[in-house]
Amino acid sequence: MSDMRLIVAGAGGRMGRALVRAIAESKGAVLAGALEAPGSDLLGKDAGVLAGLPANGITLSADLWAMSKDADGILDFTVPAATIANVAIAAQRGLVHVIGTTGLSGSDNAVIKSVTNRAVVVQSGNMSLGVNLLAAVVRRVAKALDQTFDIEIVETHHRMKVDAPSGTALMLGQAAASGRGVTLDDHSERGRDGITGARRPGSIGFASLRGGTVAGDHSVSFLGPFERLTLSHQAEDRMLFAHGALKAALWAHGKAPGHYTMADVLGLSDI
Ligand SMILES: NC(=O)C1=CN([C@@H]2O[C@H](COP(=O)(O)OP(=O)(O)OC[C@H]3O[C@@H](n4cnc5c(N)ncnc54)[C@H](OP(=O)(O)O)[C@@H]3O)[C@@H](O)[C@H]2O)C=CC1
Ligand SMILES: O=C(O)C1=N[C@H](C(=O)O)C[C@H](O)C1
Repeated sequence: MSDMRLIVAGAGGRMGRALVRAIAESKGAVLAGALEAPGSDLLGKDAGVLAGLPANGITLSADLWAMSKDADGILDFTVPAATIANVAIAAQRGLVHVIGTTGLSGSDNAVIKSVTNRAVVVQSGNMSLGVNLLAAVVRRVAKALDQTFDIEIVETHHRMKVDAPSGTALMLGQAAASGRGVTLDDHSERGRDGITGARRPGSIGFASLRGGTVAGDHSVSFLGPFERLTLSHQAEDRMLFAHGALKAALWAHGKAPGHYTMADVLGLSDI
């Protein structure tokens, strides 16, 4: 089979540059295009050079329709508005769309789901093996413990992160809620400040720390009577997410239309 031809969206961003490097150092995929925001100062620059590699002749462009003519997939770690704009083009072109962008609203997610009867989408708030395993374990632990155990999720990220709670924290919250047989929307407690009153029984709390260069730390604590259990994950480098995204694209190439997650890619859906 010939190499999968991949477009990197947000190619000038932190994840975009990591993705360009991941493609260059892996087998089975080649860089077919580099998308950046209209008006960006980086348009016309070489994607390889931006990623700290030798020039590869793929220059950043804002025209996804043109660059996707012969492509097979798009790795999309951008911002919600860009991801939603890319969804329609990716579906029309028949591209595998790997979505790592976080901070998406409920209606954004509905738009993504709406194309999956005809398009292949792999979407996850975290592309690492460790976090997806952690989510499976959190679901099991939440199922085993009753509401005398309070669930609190803490995440720490670099100072440039713009959304909170992180996509991963929300994913872990969903896993805990699903283990408990409740919906996260009805039970999440975010951003405590001031006279909050006592903790609402059964709620799932979130706290976000921002600073430095942290690639992504997450912990889920179950705090019960006279004991507490904490499960945690630390990402040491964002290349972890880039290699996960690439793995997702290669896995999804040739799959039937549908909305897949990283748990599907990693074979963790039944855990
Ligand atoms: N699922 C996962 O495993 C992971 C997910 N993420 C998520 O990925 C996203 C990106 O993170 P990060 O790389 O750190 O952020 P950056 O801000 O470094 O990168 C985002 C890039 O997208 C570009 N962009 C904005 N609008 C468009 C557009 N219309 N078309 C193409 N490109 C556009 C930005 O350009 P400009 O700066 O000019 O606006 C920027 O270069 C975040 O949502 C983050 O949470 C990150 C790591 C792992
Ligand atoms: O913005 C980041 O950097 C990250 N974002 C993702 C998230 O919101 O969970 C994944 C990872 O933690 C890094």
